[in-house]
Amino acid sequence: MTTPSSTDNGNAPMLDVAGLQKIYRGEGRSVEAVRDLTFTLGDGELACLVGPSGCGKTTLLKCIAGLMQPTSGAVTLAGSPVTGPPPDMAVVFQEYGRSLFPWLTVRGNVELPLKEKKLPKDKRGRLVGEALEAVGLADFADSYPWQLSGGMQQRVAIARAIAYEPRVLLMDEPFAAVDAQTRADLEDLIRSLWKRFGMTILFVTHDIDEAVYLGQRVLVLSSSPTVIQDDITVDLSDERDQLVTRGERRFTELRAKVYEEIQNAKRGPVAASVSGE
Ligand SMILES: Nc1ncnc2c1ncn2[C@@H]1O[C@H](COP(=O)(O)OP(=O)(O)OP(=O)(O)O)[C@@H](O)[C@H]1O
Repeated sequence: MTTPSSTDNGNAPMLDVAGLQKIYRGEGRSVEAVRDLTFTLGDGELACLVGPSGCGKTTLLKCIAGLMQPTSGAVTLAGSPVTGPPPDMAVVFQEYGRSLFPWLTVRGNVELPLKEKKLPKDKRGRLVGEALEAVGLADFADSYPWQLSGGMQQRVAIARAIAYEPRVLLMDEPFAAVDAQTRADLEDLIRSLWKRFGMTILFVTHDIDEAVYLGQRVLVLSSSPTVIQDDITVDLSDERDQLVTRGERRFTELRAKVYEEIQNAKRGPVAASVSGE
């Protein structure tokens, strides 16, 4: 699959984050979580975002998803400014347990955003069927989320995002709460869905190995107030395999480079910018 970036095809990027800043203001106190953060993602790119704990990953993702207003700067999706949750974007969160409705079946959960999008019934049925088949849950459409394992529930959340046919998929540490084997399976699922549907993916993770295994690029964030510390191209083969890829010398080199950058980020100029007002 070819995944041209904005820089090499000359077109407008799919996602453009320009000079983003977010300051949380409270009583007599303000916290600058994100500072002058800029990057772009080309159409169909899969990039991972890593950074030290508490550096501002979730804040950044919420601003990109239109769930939070930045203090300054702009987010643009396919040329249109993001001022609220855009119709072309879907988000998968870590807490699958809380993001699924227990009183709805698997089918009902996946279909709900499509009803909100006011799609006709036959189209909804087709999209739900395809998405459940793509994540291997076609036989569980009539089950309830609480009847499924954690990994299966997260696959329902992924199916719901895919059925929505997003151009951009944001994922906020989606596999942090599942066991290692399930996590590996879900990583391969994401890569296969990305190849099949060609959406642009921004995947936030704490896990350096996961970032290198999944991404075409790894964006390393500095400590809070966060900026892009480094943008590392993952020059591994497009065909990834949990055993073969992770055993390659280049994989180890890239992992070491990302690790080193995160250590540098932790030693950054400020741990957190907190000021009295
Ligand atoms: N609602 C809020 N009000 C004030 N400060 C906040 C708020 N939410 C986050 N912060 C601060 O902003 C900074 C970034 O937080 P954020 O949750 O975005 O980081 P993170 O990288 O997602 O964290 P983690 O690694 O724990 O997932 C932190 O200093 C945090 O304390």
